[in-house]
This record gives sequence, structure tokens and C-alpha cells, in this order.
Amino acid sequence: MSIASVKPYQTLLIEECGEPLVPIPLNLFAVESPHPYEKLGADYGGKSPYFLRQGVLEALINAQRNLQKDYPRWHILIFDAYRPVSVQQFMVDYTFATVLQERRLTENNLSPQQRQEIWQEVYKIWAVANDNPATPPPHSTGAAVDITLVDATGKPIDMGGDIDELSDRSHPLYYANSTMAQEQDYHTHRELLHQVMRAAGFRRHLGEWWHFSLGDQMWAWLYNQEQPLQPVIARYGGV
Ligand SMILES: C[C@@H](N)C(=O)N[C@H](C)C(=O)O
Ligand SMILES: [Zn+2]
Repeated sequence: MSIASVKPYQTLLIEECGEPLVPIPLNLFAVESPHPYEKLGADYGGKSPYFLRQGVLEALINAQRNLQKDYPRWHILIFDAYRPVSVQQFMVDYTFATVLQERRLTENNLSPQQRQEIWQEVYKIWAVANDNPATPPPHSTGAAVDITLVDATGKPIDMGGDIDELSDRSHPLYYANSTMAQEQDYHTHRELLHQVMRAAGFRRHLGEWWHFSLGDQMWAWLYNQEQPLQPVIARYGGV
């Protein structure tokens, strides 16, 4: 059992456009391999995480082109893309279990308050896994990606925190006001990733430097916060 509330973006209408999920040409990008959730035992039931909606893939290719205007041999590294709802549930449960382990707690001995606090922690970075077509988890729409950058040698750029890290460092602006040179570099690199994605039409999760989406409910909500007079409608639902 988990404590999960509906997020504001999940109240938005979806007008599904019917665009297909298409395979990501992995030769164009850097790729986290083996896939991080498959490595943990997630069962994709014959599906692949390396799929996106057609229009989202085209935008991601444009984002990498934007990057390569200034950094010709750098690449976007794809950590995760399409995620079936069952895998979303697997990762939510895995993260809950990890927090318990880190805190040396046992589920059966948790007080209701401890349980609630841990679920809140988990749902800070994970969306609720559910099959309701009105509130699909972002990655189950094929419109969200978790990414970072690699340099010309294929080495990941240090962003001052790991993807999926359950900590304050995951906040995109965590290093924004730092006076330390290395932390300013983390911020610069997070902003480089943000700018190339944004210029291609994506919007970034408010609490995760690595999560971007285009055309899903979260994207529409973020977009409409910026441009309330020209609102957009989400066009990708769960697939
Ligand atoms: C935690 C991260 N991998 C992620 O994808 N978070 C978003 C919000 C999600 O679960 O859809
Ligand atoms: Zn994500």
C-alpha cells in the first residue's frame, strides 16, 4: 500500500494523437548499458525501454543537433525512455525497499508516520504507477526521457548527482547559487542539457535535472505555467 496523491499535471485533459511508438536509433546516441532497470530485474514483457513516440524521437534528435553545434562530438546519453506501467510499479517498489534498507528499517515494523514519510520521499521523484488512462505515468506515454550528456570520449559529464538519486541534489537548480568552481560547472552542464532540450520543444521536470518530456501531461502543465494565454493540450496518453 502506498500514499500517493494526484499531481496537478495529472488533472489535465489528454487528446491522444495516435502517433506510434518507434524504436530509438541507438547508433545516434550514447546509451546506458545494460539498461539500468533491466539490470535490477525489471520485466519488460517483451517490450523495450528504447522506444519513444515518433514526434518525441524527432525532437530528441534535434536536441542532440543543438548540442553538437557547440560541442560537435558530445552526445546525449539515454538512460531511460519508454516504461510500461508494470516497470513503473517495479521501480517504485524497488525505491521504497532501497530506502528501507538504507535506513535499516523493516517494512512490518514501520509506524504509519514512518511509512507515509518514506512513500512521500519515493513519490518526490517517481510518478504513481496506475492504469487509469486519465493519469498515465509520464514514461508510459512514450513522451518522456531520462538523459544526461557524454563528452567526445564517451565519458559522462559530471552533473553533481546521479540520475534517480533520492536527494536534494536532484533539484535542477541545486547548484545554481554555488560559489565553488566545480559546482558552478555542474550547474552550467545541467543548463546546457536543459537549453538544448528546451530549444527542441521539451520541458524539464521541476525536481529532476535529467527528466524531460514533450507532449505529455507534465509537458502541457509546465508549458501552460509559462504561457497561460496560449495553452496547449497533452497529446500523448498511456501506450
Ligand atoms: C525517477 C525518474 N526516473 C522518473 O522517471 N521520474 C518521473 C517523474 C516518473 O516516474 O515518471
Ligand atoms: Zn523520467
